[in-house]
Amino acid sequence: MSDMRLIVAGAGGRMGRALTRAISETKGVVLTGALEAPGSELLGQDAGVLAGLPANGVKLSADLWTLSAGADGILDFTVPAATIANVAIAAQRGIVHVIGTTGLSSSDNAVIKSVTDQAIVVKSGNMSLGVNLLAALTRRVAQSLDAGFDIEIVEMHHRAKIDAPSGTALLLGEAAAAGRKVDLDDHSARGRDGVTGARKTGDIGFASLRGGTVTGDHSVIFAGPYERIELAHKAEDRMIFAHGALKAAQWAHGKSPGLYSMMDVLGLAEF
Ligand SMILES: NC(=O)C1=CN([C@@H]2O[C@H](COP(=O)(O)OP(=O)(O)OC[C@H]3O[C@@H](n4cnc5c(N)ncnc54)[C@H](OP(=O)(O)O)[C@@H]3O)[C@@H](O)[C@H]2O)C=CC1
Ligand SMILES: O=C(O)C1=N[C@H](C(=O)O)C[C@H](O)C1
Repeated sequence: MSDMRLIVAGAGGRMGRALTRAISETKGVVLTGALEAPGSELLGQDAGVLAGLPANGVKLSADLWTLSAGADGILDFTVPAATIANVAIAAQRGIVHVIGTTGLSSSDNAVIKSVTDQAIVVKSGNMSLGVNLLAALTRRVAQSLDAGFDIEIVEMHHRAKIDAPSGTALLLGEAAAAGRKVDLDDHSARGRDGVTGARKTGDIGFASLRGGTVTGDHSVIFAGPYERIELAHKAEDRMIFAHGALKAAQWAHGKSPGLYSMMDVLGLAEF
């Protein structure tokens, strides 16, 4: 079978460069396009060189329609507005769209859902094996404990991250809510400040820390009377997300249109 032809969106970004490196070291995939923002000073530069590799001849472009003509998939770790624009093109082309972008609003998520009758989308706030296993464990623990155990999700990321809570924190919150059979939107406590009043029983709390170069730390704390259970994951290198995204693209290649998650890719949906 021929190699899966992939476009990296946000090729000049932190994840974009990691994805270019991951593609170069993975069998069965090849980089055929590199997308950057219109007006970016990186347009025209070589994606390999930007990723710290030898030149690979793939120049950064802002024209996804042209790039996608000969592609099988797009790996998209950009910003919500770009991802929403890319969704329409990927759907029209019928190519796999792996979405790692976080900070998507509920209306962004509705747009993504609306194209999945013709698009093959794998979307997750975190593409690593470890975090998806953590999510499965969180769901199981939340199912076993009653609301006498307060659930708090704490995350820390590098100083350049622009959204909070992280996509991973929200994914873990969804897992905890699923374990408790409640809707996260009705039970989340975000951004406490000032005289907040006592904690509401059943809330799932979120706290975000930013600083330095932290790749991504997440903890789920189950705080009960006189005891606490803590589940945690610490990402040490962005390559775990990049390799996860490639696994997702290869898994989705040839699948029916639909909206899939990393739990589907990793076989953890029924864990
Ligand atoms: N799901 C997961 O496993 C992971 C998700 N992420 C998420 O991925 C996203 C990117 O993270 P990161 O790489 O650190 O961020 P960066 O800011 O380093 O990279 C984003 C890149 O996207 C580019 N971009 C902006 N607009 C467009 C556009 N219209 N078309 C193409 N490219 C565009 C930016 O260009 P410019 O700088 O010129 O604006 C930038 O190069 C974030 O939402 C982050 O939370 C990150 C790691 C793992
Ligand atoms: O912006 C990042 O860096 C990361 N973003 C994702 C998130 O929002 O959870 C995944 C990872 O934690 C790194």
